Amino acid sequence: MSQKKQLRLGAIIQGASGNMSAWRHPDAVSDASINIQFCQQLAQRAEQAKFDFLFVADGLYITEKSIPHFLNRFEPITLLSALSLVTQKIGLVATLSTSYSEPFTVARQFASLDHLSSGRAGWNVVTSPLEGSAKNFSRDKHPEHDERYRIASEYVSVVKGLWDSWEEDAFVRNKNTGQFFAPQKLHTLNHHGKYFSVQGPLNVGRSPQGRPVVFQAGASEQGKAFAAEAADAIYTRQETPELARAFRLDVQRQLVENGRDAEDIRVFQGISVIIGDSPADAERKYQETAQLVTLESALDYLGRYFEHHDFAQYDPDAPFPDIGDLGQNSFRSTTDEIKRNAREHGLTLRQASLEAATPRPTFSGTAENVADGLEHWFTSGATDGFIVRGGTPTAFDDFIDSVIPILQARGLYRTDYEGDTLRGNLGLGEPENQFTAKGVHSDALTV
Ligand SMILES: Cc1cc2nc3c(=O)[nH]c(=O)nc-3n(C[C@H](O)[C@H](O)[C@H](O)COP(=O)(O)O)c2cc1C
Repeated sequence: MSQKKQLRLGAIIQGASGNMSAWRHPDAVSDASINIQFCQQLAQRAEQAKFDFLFVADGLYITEKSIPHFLNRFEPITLLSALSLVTQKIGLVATLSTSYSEPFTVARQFASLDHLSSGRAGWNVVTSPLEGSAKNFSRDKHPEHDERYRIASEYVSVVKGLWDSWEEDAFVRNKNTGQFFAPQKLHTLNHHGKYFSVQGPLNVGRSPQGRPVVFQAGASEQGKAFAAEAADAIYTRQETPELARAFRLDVQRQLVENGRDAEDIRVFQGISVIIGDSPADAERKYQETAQLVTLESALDYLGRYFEHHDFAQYDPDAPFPDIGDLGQNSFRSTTDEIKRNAREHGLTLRQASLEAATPRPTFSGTAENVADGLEHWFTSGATDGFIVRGGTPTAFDDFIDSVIPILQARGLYRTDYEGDTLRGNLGLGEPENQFTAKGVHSDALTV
């Protein structure tokens, strides 16, 4: 009997979970974003529940108005390196920006994480939306939105080239002959492009997955095109299953245009969940967490998407203000959506800011209701899986305890890991080394 196609799950590690003020909730661990015991417990619970991966988002610029979680948090690779030692099977996906880093360092970091974790590393490639990031990296100017994607495209191809520096069995370490590596299995990239010049080779051997899994987060047309060219997985957010399905089909179409297979990519919808004994109980939990957010903090939250624009200067009960193109060079897909939603629904600034800062969970109600929703999105082809965030500080635990068993009983979710690597569990093939694929052999490094 053939097995039913199964959905895949990632777990976000993001502070106390819930909204920006959820750290104030009586059940919240208020220092969760810098508390390694908290992160370890979450990671181990997610692994017991057979999640495909942990996912850590990131940002490179804060002001005193940034949300509390952003003010004091672990750097993703450092956190996941620590968690690699207290978990065995779950994937470890770290966000790292191509606008403010160097390909050689990043190739090294992810190859190292892949070795440390025996093949569980993933890189969520982002281009950094916030203009202020430039000020933290000795730059005069934040690269413009479309250019950031051009940089990202060259950047990721360089990283992949570096990951192919050594063939899998290059290090022979023969004590008798004194031969440490096989010279014909070493490949030097010699990249000279528009944005980067990188000679290589990388000083880390081929990692267990061949190449760590490349995720992409960014939903604009440029973001999608970049994903179709370079990514193994996408982290995105769409409002409805219809929009999500159209998004996924569009990405798959572009994959095929690029000579890839439509099945070469996994699309994940970022969702939040709240589970109650009844829909009314779930609503009560939502309200309890939502009322922790003040109008002032909601306006700051909204402002961050629009280059830290000061929304407190407007009448909160007037219609959402006309702010022109603000946001186009930062979180473009998100700011377009906020503006469209405010316009179409005639929202006041107060309504728009609270809606952004206290978003209703994508799925809420009883565990059965939530499982039904996930099943509908999955079986209608809207998504390959979900990256789950608790809509309250305890909602992630509720999800594991009550929703996962339903999905398993319906045959929609695994009861054990199929493979040992993140690629294996996501059903992604192991990439061929580009040098061996081309039959290229280079000389040994002499220094
Ligand atoms: C679902 C989603 C998650 C994102 N996560 C991050 C993140 O963790 N860190 C970051 O710097 N940017 C993040 N971004 C921003 C993008 O990488 C990108 O810089 C910005 O959104 C502009 O790209 P877009 O217009 O293609 O969405 C995210 C974007 C989306 C849509």
